[in-house]
Amino acid sequence: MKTIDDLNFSGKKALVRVDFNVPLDENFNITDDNRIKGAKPTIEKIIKDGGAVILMSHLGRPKEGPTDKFSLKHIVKHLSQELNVDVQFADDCIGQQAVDKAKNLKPGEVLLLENLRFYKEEEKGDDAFAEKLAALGDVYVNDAFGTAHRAHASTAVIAQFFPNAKYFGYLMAAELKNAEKVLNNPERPFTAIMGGAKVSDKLELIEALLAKVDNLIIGGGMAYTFVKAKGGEIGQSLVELDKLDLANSLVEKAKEKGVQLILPTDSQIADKFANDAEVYDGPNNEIPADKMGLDIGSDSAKAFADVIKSSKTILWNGPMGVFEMDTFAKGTKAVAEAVVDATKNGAFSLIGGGDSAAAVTKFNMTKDVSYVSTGGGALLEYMEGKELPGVQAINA
Ligand SMILES: Nc1ncnc2c1ncn2[C@@H]1O[C@H](COP(=O)(O)OP(=O)(O)O)[C@@H](O)[C@H]1O
Ligand SMILES: O=C(OP(=O)(O)O)[C@H](O)COP(=O)(O)O
Repeated sequence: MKTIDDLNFSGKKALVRVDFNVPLDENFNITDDNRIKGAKPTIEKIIKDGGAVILMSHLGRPKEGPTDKFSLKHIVKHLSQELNVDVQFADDCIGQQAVDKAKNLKPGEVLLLENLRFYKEEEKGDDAFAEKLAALGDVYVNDAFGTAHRAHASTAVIAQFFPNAKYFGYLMAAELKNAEKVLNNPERPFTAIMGGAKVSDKLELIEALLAKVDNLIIGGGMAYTFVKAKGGEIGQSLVELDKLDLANSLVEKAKEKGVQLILPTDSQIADKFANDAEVYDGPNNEIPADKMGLDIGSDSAKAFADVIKSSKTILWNGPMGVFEMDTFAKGTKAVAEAVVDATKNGAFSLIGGGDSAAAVTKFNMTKDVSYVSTGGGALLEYMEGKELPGVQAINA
């Protein structure tokens, strides 16, 4: 594995793809900076060697070009404090300003480029766009594990412009090492816990996971597609209506493979998507048409915790509810506590995903689990046994 340890960056301008897709609150404060802290050792090594750093990242999923809400300018102050460097900012990731700022960058300085996804070319993996980014630096470093499952311009396509100057950052290396512990010969029982809101992305990954795990727990926004597929009434809960057949077939496949697929039986049912909603604990297949499930209920939390506590390997991605609001954080907290208990009893616990990591941070449990990954979808895709595009591009 070619890591940044293989190069002295003295006099170099390193173009570093990081995943600074961090959760922001309504005032644009970073609510969890795990991904920034994760990239810090790589940035510091380049600076220490006498190199300059050009950071590029996406933030969220902007659909309509430049949008203030998705601007990376919101993280400049926090990043500067974390790195103890006055981070410069280019308000367009390509174009003359970015070119000039990159050109004038001196050793020890750090430049952050505006959100890559303000250009649709990023997600399309456009060659010409990747080439423009590539022109800004003379070494390419990929430290964006959280986005390594995307074959985008900045994560994969760009590497071709650095045939002899492309490296993994330290975070990427650490992430792959920990993921391998779970992928290769996990101690059993092996339990995967899935939740969150990226339902369609993650449903597609379940089939591959069924080949690896003994138990698969599904909670959070993911669960309602399964409940609806079985004919349950889910009201206004999150659902992917075009994935109902897939959900049913996954239930069947789990049976065939002897995997215990555990779905929540109850939910915290709310009359609105707000912390001050009126809430009750009720069956999640009888959610009134004007209400929604925003957390797992107490029976489900207990059932999930029992399975988790008897596991020896745990892979968790996706919160059990809208944990950002205290009213809907109980299920995620109960699962986190069970993971901590299992870890104390010798289990290896790997927790992944921007929001899952944020949840564990919120509950102050980061030190009580084996490893908190900065990747969610990336980690799950890695578990399929495939080489991730971001990894493949460096290894090629
Ligand atoms: N029942 C639910 N309804 C709506 N959103 C939910 C529900 N449960 C969890 N979520 C949301 O899912 C988001 C995290 O989803 P996701 O991005 O898939 O996880 P991760 O970032 O850990 O990979 C959180 O912001 C949380 O509020
Ligand atoms: O937050 C991310 O992934 P995650 O929600 O799976 O942790 C990454 O930044 C990737 O973002 P994307 O799923 O919009 O490509």
